[in-house]
Amino acid sequence: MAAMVVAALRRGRGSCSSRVFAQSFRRFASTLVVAEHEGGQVKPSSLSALAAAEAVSKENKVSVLLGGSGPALHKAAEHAASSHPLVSEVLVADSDSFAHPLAEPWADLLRSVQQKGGYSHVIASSTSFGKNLLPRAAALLDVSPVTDVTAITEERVFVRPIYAGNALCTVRYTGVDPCMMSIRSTSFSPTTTEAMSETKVAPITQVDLSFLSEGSLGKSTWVSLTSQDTERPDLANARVVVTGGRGLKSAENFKLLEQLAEKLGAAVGATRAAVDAGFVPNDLQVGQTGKIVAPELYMAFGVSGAIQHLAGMRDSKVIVAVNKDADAPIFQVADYGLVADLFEVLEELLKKIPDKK
Ligand SMILES: Cc1cc2nc3c(=O)[nH]c(=O)nc-3n(C[C@H](O)[C@H](O)[C@H](O)COP(=O)(O)OP(=O)(O)OC[C@H]3O[C@@H](n4cnc5c(N)ncnc54)[C@H](O)[C@@H]3O)c2cc1C
Repeated sequence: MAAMVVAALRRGRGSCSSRVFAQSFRRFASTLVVAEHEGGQVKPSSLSALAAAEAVSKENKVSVLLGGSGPALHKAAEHAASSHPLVSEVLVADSDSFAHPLAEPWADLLRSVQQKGGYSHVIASSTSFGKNLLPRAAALLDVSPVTDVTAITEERVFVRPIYAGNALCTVRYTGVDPCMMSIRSTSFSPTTTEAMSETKVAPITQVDLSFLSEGSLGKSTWVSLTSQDTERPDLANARVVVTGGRGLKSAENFKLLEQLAEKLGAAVGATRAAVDAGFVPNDLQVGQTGKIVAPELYMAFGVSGAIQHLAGMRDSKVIVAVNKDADAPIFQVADYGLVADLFEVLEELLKKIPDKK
């Protein structure tokens, strides 16, 4: 992969000398991790953001920000308090205003917490929520965020993909604090529970919400959440993903992939062409404008391998592709390729793979 060095993002306000002065007196990094939670647990993508905070500095003082309301929030706060050895405090914003991932109130919250805490770094995961929140909060704080970070080489030097993942760019952040970034969770492995010391539990503090006003809610309102009632793993974190492309030909045929996913304990993914054709909803889309995945096994059926699709799955550990066109670009990234009719292959796989117990 080509590597490029790109310096100078956005110069902060104030003179260069005052910036150098301020930074030379900051001995340790202090990071605010904006965490998401579900069912009383910090989401795996946010645990990856904690791993990224460790990559910023082993001596990083990490605060975790959680928002929402009710018992699930407090359970998640307890989980966060013992989720990583570097976590020094958990900040809880207990209000219905943060119960849903609406960027407006969350950006206000982030600004307020940053202004009080003076963190050197703010990290969120590149989820739909993180991608929505970070630029808005960065604008309020008058800094430029660095997005989709895949590696951290120094406290302010990051690697991120460009040109739909075809090149990696090394970026030095030269702006004022905070250095805000979104990270690709597939690039930072969360700390395992075994690696955690049992005694380390960070204190939990309530955030002062006096900054909240009617204006904080902005123009957006929460309507509803539609989610599929399925036992299958979340696409972004699944160990195995089976993806279908336009070659599946219909929503009905996608059910074959769902049966395979059921047997393998896998998540189902799709190309944009399959989503646009109405075969599956768009939250299954993998790629540049969909989800970024890096499972241990990625199986692609009837997927041509367009550059925008590869951008979302090329980091998978093992890639298997089935396509009837031997020249399909997907075979250039596949570890195992089968030139065959996908329907014949699926039928055989469904027959031979036993049901999951
Ligand atoms: C700005 C932008 C962003 C985009 N973002 C994304 C994105 O996030 N994700 C994404 O996926 N795409 C994205 N796209 C679209 C992308 O360019 C491709 O159009 C899309 O990925 C193609 O999907 P496909 O492989 O399913 O369809 P096709 O390219 O039509 O390929 C279908 C494949 O199925 C094979 N096939 C057909 N029948 C069979 C059969 N019976 N057995 C075996 N093989 C069969 C064919 O040989 C063919 O290779 C984006 C495009 C743009 C411009």
